[in-house]
Amino acid sequence: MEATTFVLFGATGDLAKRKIYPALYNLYVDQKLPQSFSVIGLGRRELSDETFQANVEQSLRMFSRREAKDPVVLKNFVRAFRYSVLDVGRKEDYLKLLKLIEQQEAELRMEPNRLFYLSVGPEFFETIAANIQESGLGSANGWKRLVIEKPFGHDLQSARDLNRNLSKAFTEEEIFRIDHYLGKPMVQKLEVLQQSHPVLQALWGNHSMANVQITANEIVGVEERAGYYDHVGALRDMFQNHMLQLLMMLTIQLPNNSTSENVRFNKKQVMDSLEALNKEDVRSHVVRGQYGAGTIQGKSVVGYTSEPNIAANSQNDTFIAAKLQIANDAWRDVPFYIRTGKRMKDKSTRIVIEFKEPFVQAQSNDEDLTPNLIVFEINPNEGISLQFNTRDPQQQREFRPIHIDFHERGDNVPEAYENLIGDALHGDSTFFAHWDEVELSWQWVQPILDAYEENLVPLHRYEAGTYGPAESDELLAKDGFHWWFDDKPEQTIESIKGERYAYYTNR
Ligand SMILES: NC(=O)C1=CN([C@@H]2O[C@H](COP(=O)(O)OP(=O)(O)OC[C@H]3O[C@@H](n4cnc5c(N)ncnc54)[C@H](OP(=O)(O)O)[C@@H]3O)[C@@H](O)[C@H]2O)C=CC1
Ligand SMILES: O=C1O[C@H](COP(=O)(O)O)[C@@H](O)[C@H](O)[C@H]1O
Repeated sequence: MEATTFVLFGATGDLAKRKIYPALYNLYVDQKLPQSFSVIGLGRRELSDETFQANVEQSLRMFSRREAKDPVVLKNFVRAFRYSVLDVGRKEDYLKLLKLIEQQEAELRMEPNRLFYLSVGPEFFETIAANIQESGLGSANGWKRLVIEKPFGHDLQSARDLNRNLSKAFTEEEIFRIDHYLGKPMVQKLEVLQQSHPVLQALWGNHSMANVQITANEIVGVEERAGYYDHVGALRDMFQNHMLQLLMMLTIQLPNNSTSENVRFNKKQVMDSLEALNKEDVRSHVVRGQYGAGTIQGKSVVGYTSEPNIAANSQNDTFIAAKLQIANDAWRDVPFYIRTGKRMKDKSTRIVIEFKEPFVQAQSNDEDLTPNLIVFEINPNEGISLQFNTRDPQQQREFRPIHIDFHERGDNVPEAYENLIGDALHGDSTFFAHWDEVELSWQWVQPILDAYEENLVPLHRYEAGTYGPAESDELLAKDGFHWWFDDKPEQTIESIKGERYAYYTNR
């Protein structure tokens, strides 16, 4: 891998400590970092290199999935870390940074390849990009890349403005927009599975699927993020980015050995085919919710408007469920139900595909017959389960479900940030959010934002510790479906009556 200087804006922040340093450390231990690699951390706080290195070590002890105990390994790792004070608006700080980088590159005989990682608030993105450009930080003889955290805009117009301004300093190929759901191992497998698995290939699409359900339930509430979350809500925080990315990754149709370009092109096609909503249609396709007080896993929790720093009359959404349709040959007539919410009964991110009833089942008298399903478990556990009905060998006419589970052994799975940072270092943008799809996502979401703003969609209160408002169930019931694995929390795919086959892979 090419020599790289990793320039981290926001090096003293929460994301750096919890995700970025552990990811870099795990890549280092797995020998996936370039041979010549240096990190320059930036922030307003005055820190010596030694204190910065000690802070990095501390964050590894707290947050790395690998034990960070071996003092020799740790020392070798943090040796690559330097710190420089930089206030994003102070131009002289960028010149000082340029000097430090050039000095490091000369000392280590590194090519001037620079990756700028913006782990700072979105209000700084444009200023930093412009200052990188003006100071000459990005005009060396090597490559430059910009890794940018969410949120990418607040609505369609602000996203377009942000993109236009970033484009003055970086080309689209140089911009890596992080959506950490795209780094999750199971999400990355969706692409490969479709291309390489003949059974899945044969089943993929509207000829056999009855509906698709994409869920991201969270137990946590607003946490300490009131200032951010109360202006954003579930629609902007989760739906516009993570949930629509899951939809795209599931429904793209790729040629064998697809490239990053194929992925980008096909995701755009999916978004282009998504049936647009008018502001007036939103009410019949979208359920907006906000959590009230309740009990989760035996603990009482307060309602959203009683959370610290949330206004008592806040109308912010903490839950959304929506029905979407893709008007192309592969997916026409398959409803996609997507939901995400805070303070739900359990933490579960999963995709459930429910198949149409085959003829043989329609003839069966067994009322307990369960539909055939494929379940992609994304979080907290990862795995794929197939539930297929088969004849019971002892009771000739009866059907019963069998389950086939493929589970990854949990201890050695890379985290989303490891995958994504590794890809950015390689210059591979397959699992990043490209501008076309970001713009089309905002375009699709904009009528919902408008309808919320004009109060055209009721805000349903739901009790914390449930699966959201009853209206979310009605959204599916209207079409004759129900959310899988709700109501009967004990009814996971593992516990439904039937034989079960489990395969574990260590790939
Ligand atoms: N934390 C998380 O889990 C997630 C965060 N994100 C996104 O990542 C980004 C960073 O979040 P997070 O780490 O939580 O934020 P924090 O508030 O914890 O950290 C912000 C960082 O920005 C630096 N900073 C603030 N103002 C300036 C300034 N004027 N000049 C230079 N540096 C400045 C701070 O350093 P100092 O105070 O030393 O100046 C600090 O290092 C945000 O865009 C957030 O939305 C995205 C997903 C998850
Ligand atoms: O981006 C975000 O994601 C988290 C949920 O991520 P997960 O990996 O735990 O599913 C969410 O809590 C947060 O509000 C949002 O900003």
